[in-house]
Amino acid sequence: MENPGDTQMKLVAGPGDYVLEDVPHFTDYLPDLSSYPNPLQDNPAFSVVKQYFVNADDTVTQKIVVHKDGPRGVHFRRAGPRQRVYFESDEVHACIVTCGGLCPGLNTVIREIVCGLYHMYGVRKIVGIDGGYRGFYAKNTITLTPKFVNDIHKRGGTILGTSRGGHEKSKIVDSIQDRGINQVYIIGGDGTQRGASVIFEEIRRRGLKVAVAGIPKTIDNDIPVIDKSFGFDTAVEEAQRAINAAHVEATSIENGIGLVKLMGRYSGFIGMYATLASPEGAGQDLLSESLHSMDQQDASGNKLLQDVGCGSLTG
Ligand SMILES: Nc1ncnc2c1ncn2[C@@H]1O[C@H](COP(=O)(O)OP(=O)(O)OP(=O)(O)O)[C@@H](O)[C@H]1O
Ligand SMILES: O=P(O)(O)OC[C@H]1O[C@](O)(CO)[C@@H](O)[C@@H]1O
Repeated sequence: MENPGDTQMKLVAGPGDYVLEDVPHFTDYLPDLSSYPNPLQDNPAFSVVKQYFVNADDTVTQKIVVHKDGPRGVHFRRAGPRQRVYFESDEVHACIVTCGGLCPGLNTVIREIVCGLYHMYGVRKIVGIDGGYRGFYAKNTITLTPKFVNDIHKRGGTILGTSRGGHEKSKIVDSIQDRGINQVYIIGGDGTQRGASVIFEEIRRRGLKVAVAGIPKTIDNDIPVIDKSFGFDTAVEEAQRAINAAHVEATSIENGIGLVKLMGRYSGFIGMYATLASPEGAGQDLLSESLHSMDQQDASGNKLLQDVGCGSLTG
């Protein structure tokens, strides 16, 4: 993923050159907002676990290794359930949207959001946005319940549909406002998260109590700080099947060469991991990525790259 941040970064400095790259909070622009005890407190499955809630001041360090005399460096806000929340369960009207390219696991993420909101937080009003950002203003919503999402993790793709382009800030926020939506879960890559930032800025400008949560999606595993992005393992597994098949073909004829084209756009993790993990081991090479642009863009403004990109050569 490239840098998703188009909004101004919220930096908080602390002693020892500690820097917190914070996320915006409701209370930045709605200072008098009421808070409520987290409903998980009354749920026997969670309330018995000591220290279940994340301390509001907990942060996660960007670099694990620091020198004892060096600066403490950049930190990020730690995710997780807080002791107090800013919505009452029956007040929540949540929506989920998926944008950009496909990635294994999208339906699992949708299912977990729906079931988590419903069973853990007692939320009853959850809708899906049909077909990416343009679905906010061009399509009807899809009602989401635990029953509806029960088996979706066994299917590929995204049950909500996805698209590139179509990000029209005012129309999207008008739709959020008109439908009375107050929690927006946005699943997508770097472009999607840039779009989420723009939506949040408009929500803040209008002074709305609407939470925007960005859930990073990249099959390419190109997010720093986290170990692995969802869908990456599946992509590597599937890539090995193609490599193995190409290997059989290539070794069956004289001077045979198998060429496997893998995903990755600007990063070669899938190609590298699939090549390293393939059982036949020796005899494989990674071809360098072809970054020559064809001077054309897709609907989201991404440069179209030449067709043959990062690959694994087997034979
Ligand atoms: N700078 C931006 N401002 C507003 N919206 C954007 C911006 N960049 C991209 N978007 C919107 O985000 C959505 C997804 O973008 P894009 O097609 O680039 O996929 P992505 O999220 O980067 O995922 P992938 O990594 O699969 O390409 C599109 O609807 C696009 O219009
Ligand atoms: O939809 P397109 O243009 O084929 O884009 C596919 C590219 O998007 C990604 O899915 C995400 O960056 C890459 O892995 C892949 O190479």
